Amino acid sequence: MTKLDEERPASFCVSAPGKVIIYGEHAAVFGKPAIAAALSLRAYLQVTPNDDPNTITLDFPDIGLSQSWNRHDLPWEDIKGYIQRSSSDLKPLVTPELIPEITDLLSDALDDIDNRMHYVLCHCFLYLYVHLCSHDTLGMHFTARSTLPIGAGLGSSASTAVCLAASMAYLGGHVERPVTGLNERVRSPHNKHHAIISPADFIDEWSFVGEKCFHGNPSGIDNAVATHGGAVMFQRTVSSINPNVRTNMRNFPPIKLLLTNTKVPRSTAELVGGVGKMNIEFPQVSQAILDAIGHLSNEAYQLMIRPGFAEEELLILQKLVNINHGLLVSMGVSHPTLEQIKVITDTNKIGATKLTGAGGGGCAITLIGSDVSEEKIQATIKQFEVHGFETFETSLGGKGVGLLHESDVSLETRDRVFSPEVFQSLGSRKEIENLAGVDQQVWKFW
Ligand SMILES: Nc1ncnc2c1ncn2[C@@H]1O[C@H](COP(=O)(O)OP(=O)(O)OP(=O)(O)O)[C@@H](O)[C@H]1O
Ligand SMILES: C[C@@](O)(CCO)CC(=O)[O-]
Ligand SMILES: [Mg+2]
Repeated sequence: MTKLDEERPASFCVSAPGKVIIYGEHAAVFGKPAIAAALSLRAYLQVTPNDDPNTITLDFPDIGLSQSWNRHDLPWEDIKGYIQRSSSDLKPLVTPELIPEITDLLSDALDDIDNRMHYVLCHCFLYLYVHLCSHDTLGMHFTARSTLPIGAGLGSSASTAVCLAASMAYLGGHVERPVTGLNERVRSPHNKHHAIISPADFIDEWSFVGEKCFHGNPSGIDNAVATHGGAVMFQRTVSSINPNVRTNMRNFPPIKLLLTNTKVPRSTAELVGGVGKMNIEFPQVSQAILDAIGHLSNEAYQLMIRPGFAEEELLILQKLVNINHGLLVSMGVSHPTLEQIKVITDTNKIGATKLTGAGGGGCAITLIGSDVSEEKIQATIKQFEVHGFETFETSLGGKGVGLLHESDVSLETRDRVFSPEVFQSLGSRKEIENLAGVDQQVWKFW
């Protein structure tokens, strides 16, 4: 082995799922409970060494972004004084708000970016990079692909933030490689009373910082699901002292969901901002709506965990879906196309529909009735297609953040799996899943 080979950092890929919020979006931002589950649609981030170890390269073809920096041009010295570190292990500490001085110091590196979406992504990348990596981290090539629709309510920002946080936490030496395979149970469950944070919680915390870069005031539910996977009842703690409450729902009931994308673009930041304004304009009205959503999430949770979940529970869950959508409409976050989906599913009597995620366009979910025939569902999907809507087939409750290390991939396929060019050129969702997934069994999960 030559000296160069020894110094060459290993290639790896990280991946995190999107999510579907079943009850409680928007109210989650104000500390009300919400229920969400991980999707099988995921974001993938390939990280490979650059030929020039001084260059950090980003390729995010889904949004048409190619960007690079010389690592020595980042303002490491000036930023150093603003980064807070744990006194015990010197790991960087998340702060309740983004540090404006750091954002300001990064502005030179972002100067030549005039596309808003590119700017937000690059700011998020650099903000995490200067905290989690260092001046000595060799320049890597970060290439991202997602099988999720972007900006459609399925948590594309959070799964991207989790991939960024996980890759940098690993590069920066803050977390070890995961060891748990796809079908294995976590070997050493983290002791909650132990002072040291688990790798998954470390990634969760830093991806929350990434979500803040994307949309200012996130609740943390999207990145929590993208990190930990499965299905959760989540409640943000509005005081900064207590941690958020995240209750895993291991026996998530076998509900059948139709996920339909209106393809109307919208921004979570703007929609969350709109609800914030309503809260200031009509505080009592707004509080009553948010409380009502919190109550219905609690009711739904009790039904979902009831042993012997059956028809009776499903019918109540459908009623709660309808109430939840009505309350979201009253908060001004629906869209005529989401109402069209609702009219079609109601007319065809296939189930109860609500918007999911931030709304304003994006996706709706339909909780399908147990007696609805497959023909009826297919006829409804055809009707959606006439309106230009797209329906996704996906399963709920998948794995959270995972890592595929080059040493886990056979030598014959390694060059292909870890080639940025090949990764960027992949066409279909299946191609992305198969190449990045290789054999799914090879991935390890934190
Ligand atoms: N594959 C990707 N490549 C680059 N940027 C991405 C990717 N996926 C998401 N993003 C970033 O996330 C932003 C969309 O986030 P936004 O929060 O508005 O929608 P969402 O996360 O898809 O929906 P919701 O927040 O309602 O679940 C994009 O504008 C982009 O900045
Ligand atoms: C609208 C919102 O509640 C969900 C977005 O997926 C925002 C958040 O909780 O961060
Ligand atoms: Mg988002």
